[in-house]
Amino acid sequence: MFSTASRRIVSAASSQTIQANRFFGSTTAMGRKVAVLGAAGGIGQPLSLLLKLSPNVTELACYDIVGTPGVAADLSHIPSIASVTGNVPSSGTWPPSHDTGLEAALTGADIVVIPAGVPRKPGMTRDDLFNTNAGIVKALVEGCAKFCPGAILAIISNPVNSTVPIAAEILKKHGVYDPKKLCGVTTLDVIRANTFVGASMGCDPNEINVPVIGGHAGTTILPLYSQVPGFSPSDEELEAITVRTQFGGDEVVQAKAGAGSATLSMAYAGYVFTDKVLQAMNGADDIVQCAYVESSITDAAFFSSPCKFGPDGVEEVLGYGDITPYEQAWFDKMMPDLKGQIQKGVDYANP
Ligand SMILES: NC(=O)c1ccc[n+]([C@@H]2O[C@H](COP(=O)([O-])OP(=O)(O)OC[C@H]3O[C@@H](n4cnc5c(N)ncnc54)[C@H](O)[C@@H]3O)[C@@H](O)[C@H]2O)c1
Ligand SMILES: O=C(O)C[C@H](O)C(=O)O
Repeated sequence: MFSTASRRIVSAASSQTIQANRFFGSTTAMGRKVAVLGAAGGIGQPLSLLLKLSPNVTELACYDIVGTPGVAADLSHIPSIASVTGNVPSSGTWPPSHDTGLEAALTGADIVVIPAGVPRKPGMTRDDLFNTNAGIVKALVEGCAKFCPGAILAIISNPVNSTVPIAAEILKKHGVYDPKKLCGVTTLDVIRANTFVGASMGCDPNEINVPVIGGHAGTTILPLYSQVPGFSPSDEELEAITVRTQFGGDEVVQAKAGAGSATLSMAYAGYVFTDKVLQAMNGADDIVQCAYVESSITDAAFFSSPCKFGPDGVEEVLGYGDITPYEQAWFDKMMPDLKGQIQKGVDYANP
């Protein structure tokens, strides 16, 4: 009796898992652990849901200062191959270098995705989050340096232009910095750009891939619409779609009217980014996506551009090709701001 019932449950679960896999892609799972830090938050919960459904994740560790036991219990009832754990700081441990909850979440992780931190309210810039989020990212990356020094880190916490340089400096201090394994997630800018072009051209946005270069804040976001085959906007339309891409985050912040910033689209973007990194780790040799990484293709130390991913993370930082005089004007405007925001992160980590 018992074994028959078990078999029925397993078989029902398998068929639902296969359906989920059809929807989300079909790379074979190879024993990959992903940790989400900030997993009980607005981004963290839907991101954890999507990662739970990924056929490329076999272990999902949800860590937050509150709430993750509930998030993990809830996710654990979804029939997919990933096991789930909910982790909170062990009592009285802050900063987290002695946090056994963080240690459990991070030990053995292949990828750590970090959406921990406060979001914007209307009227704020991402840089206004610096004072709170810099400390959160610093402490969590110290935990990564100690508990999973070989993992790929995907930083979502804003201001990304500064939090990624902070993370690099912290990893350097611990002697474990590998530029191939540290990325700021700018995928939301790419999916916004693809969505806006798809709507303008009347085609499937999933067929579009707009390179978005620079950073992730206002005018440091530079979508290269000239590189989209068949897209020929008027000057007015180009200006409108460029500015809308740069300030897409503000559009959501204003619509949420004090209740935070983009969470659902960011969760999707974070899932797309992470799953592509996993596919490359598992041997896919055609994974190219934009990421904000240490870079020598401009005179900014960190820059988002198309990157080729491989088994160890960023295999090659690719160039961004020819840009038009219109795009060059935005580029020239962006660089002083981007470099200043990078330096702010470096200075924070080296007081
Ligand atoms: N890179 C991007 O494109 C992008 C897009 C959207 C939002 N963001 C940023 O992501 C961050 C999170 O946004 P949100 O809407 O999910 O916020 P949120 O407030 O809903 O969730 C943040 C979570 O982080 C947790 N947290 C705080 N300190 C922590 C710590 N030390 N360790 C672990 N967890 C901790 C909180 O408990 C909370 O659950 C913000 O900084 C936001 O600006 C970035
Ligand atoms: O706008 C924000 O503050 C959140 C995020 O960076 C976004 O682009 O939506």
